[in-house]
Amino acid sequence: MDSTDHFEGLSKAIARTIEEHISKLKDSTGWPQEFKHPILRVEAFLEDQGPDQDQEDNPLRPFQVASSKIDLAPIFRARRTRRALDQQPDEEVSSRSSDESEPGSPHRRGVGRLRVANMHMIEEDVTEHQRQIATDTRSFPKRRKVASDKFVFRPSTLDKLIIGIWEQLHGTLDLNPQIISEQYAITVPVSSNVSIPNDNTAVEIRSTGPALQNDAFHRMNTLCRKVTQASRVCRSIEIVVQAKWIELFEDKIQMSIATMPHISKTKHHKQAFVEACQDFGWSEKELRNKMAIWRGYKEVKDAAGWVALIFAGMGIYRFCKYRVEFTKEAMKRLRNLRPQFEVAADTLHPHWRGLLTIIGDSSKLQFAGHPHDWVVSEDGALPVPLRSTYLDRESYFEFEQLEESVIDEREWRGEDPRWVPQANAVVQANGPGIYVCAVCDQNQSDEPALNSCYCFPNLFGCVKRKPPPVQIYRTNKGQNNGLLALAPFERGSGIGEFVGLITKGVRHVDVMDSATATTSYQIWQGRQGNFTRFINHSCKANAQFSQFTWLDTQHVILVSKGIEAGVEISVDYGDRYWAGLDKSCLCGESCCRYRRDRRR
Ligand SMILES: C[S@@+](CC[C@H](N)C(=O)[O-])C[C@H]1O[C@@H](n2cnc3c(N)ncnc32)[C@H](O)[C@@H]1O
Repeated sequence: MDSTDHFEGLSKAIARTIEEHISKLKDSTGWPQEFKHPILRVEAFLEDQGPDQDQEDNPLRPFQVASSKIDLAPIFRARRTRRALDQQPDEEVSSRSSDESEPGSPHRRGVGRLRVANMHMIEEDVTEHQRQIATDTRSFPKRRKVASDKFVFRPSTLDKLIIGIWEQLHGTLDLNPQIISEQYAITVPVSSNVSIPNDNTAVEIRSTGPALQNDAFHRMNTLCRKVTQASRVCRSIEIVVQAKWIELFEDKIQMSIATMPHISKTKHHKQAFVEACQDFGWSEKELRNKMAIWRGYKEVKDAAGWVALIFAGMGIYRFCKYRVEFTKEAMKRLRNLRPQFEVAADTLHPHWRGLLTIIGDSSKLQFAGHPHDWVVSEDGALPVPLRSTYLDRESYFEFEQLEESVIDEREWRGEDPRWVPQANAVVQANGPGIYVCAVCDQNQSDEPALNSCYCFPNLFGCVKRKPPPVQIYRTNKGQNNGLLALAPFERGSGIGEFVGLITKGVRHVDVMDSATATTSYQIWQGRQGNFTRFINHSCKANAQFSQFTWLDTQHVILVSKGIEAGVEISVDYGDRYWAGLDKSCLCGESCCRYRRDRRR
């Protein structure tokens, strides 16, 4: 028999006593009012004080004997309503209450409730719930305004260059050489009679009526996007060719020295230089200035590869012009990043190597498949296939990369347990088919023009989702793989959705527990999912899993608490995950709560 069986019922007894006590409290105004759905988490541990009362290091590990959550939302709501009743005319309150009695109708912010406090406990058995990660019941981390007198971290030009490369790699830019040839057919007159290509053919539009003007605007957007893309592609080719030119210039001097060793190196250099000035039609000064920057491009290429030049954007010019950070350390950092850049480029921009054919390089991809099918290293080692990193513990390891969760039909039979219908009041006020965000009260729509909810704009409602700048990497703390933030994530921003198999009844393996007001379900990532599958636990986490409802469906999303570029993304799995688990936490934080050797 498990030792926790001795304490069976203790969770219930403790929670019931506290519940009774809270419901008798006359006033709850002292409680923090900002919580949207307050839950009181109650945990009890048995520990040995030892012979010495002041002894700091308790020799025995505290033993968890009870764990419960008490839902405070109903009592808070009832109190708020009672206060509102004292202040509002009767009809107003009763009209609001009509939809509130609907069982299971999700509560909405700012709508009073007349239901009598009906607190329910979510019971937990600490041994049965091992390895179950829960969403964070606290509200999302909010964006923070930085006070002007506070110290603000300013990235170095090298940091800016690297972040710029990661952002371009994870942006919508299509680095396909074909884009340039497509643009040669374009003619754009400046008058109101605009001739804009309609995909393959140029079509003339007279911008007279509003409908035509709208059409012209839309097509002008397309044209502008294509031309911007084409010019970005040209810019990348320009930098690559200039770096290659430096290479050939140096080779030419070496060859001249080899054939005419009696002439000094300076003379060989001068001869090649003057020859180049004639071919370019530039003065010596002009060429010298340009060469200084092109040399920088070549040095960046020698360290981080052509990929860095192609995806660097404008930041590289500044980096090479001022040269303040052309140090050994900087070049080592770039060298270590090269394989990571190449994995992202090959998997997200499979045409990029086509740009290298202009300098005679191969266009063959090195890393095929999904960006998260590869595990990278921070020390510059070659990336390895994801599967290979699990074979020593699981010879049949398979992982299918998913964009969206899939429902386990055997468990849910065509239903989606994440369904959260709109409250009757919302349907009555707006009509059916209108979705209102429970956090910001704004309309939600997958159609950007109709959407006004900007809670997580990079995940829901705005433009197409971009791949988040993250990679699976080999950790050096013994947790196998982890998730690396390549670019910074602002506090409060959504990094991605926790995607996997929507199921139930999974036990004793890592699984996400989640629930709507009426249904509990699990998201299991054992065989399929996305990058959130690789997030490790930290006792000082820089992200959290939160629930968010989009268009009547609950989603679990990973929200940043403020993450810098180049650090591991972590969440706090919570006490339920670790309770009774025969595992020690390897997060390495000084505040670590689950390191076993420290507790013994
Ligand atoms: C969701 S996975 C995270 C990715 C995992 N590291 C991997 O390589 O697949 C959770 C597993 O990672 C390991 N893990 C995560 N955080 C840990 C920590 N702080 N200490 C020890 N192991 C951890 C545990 O083995 C846990 O079962």
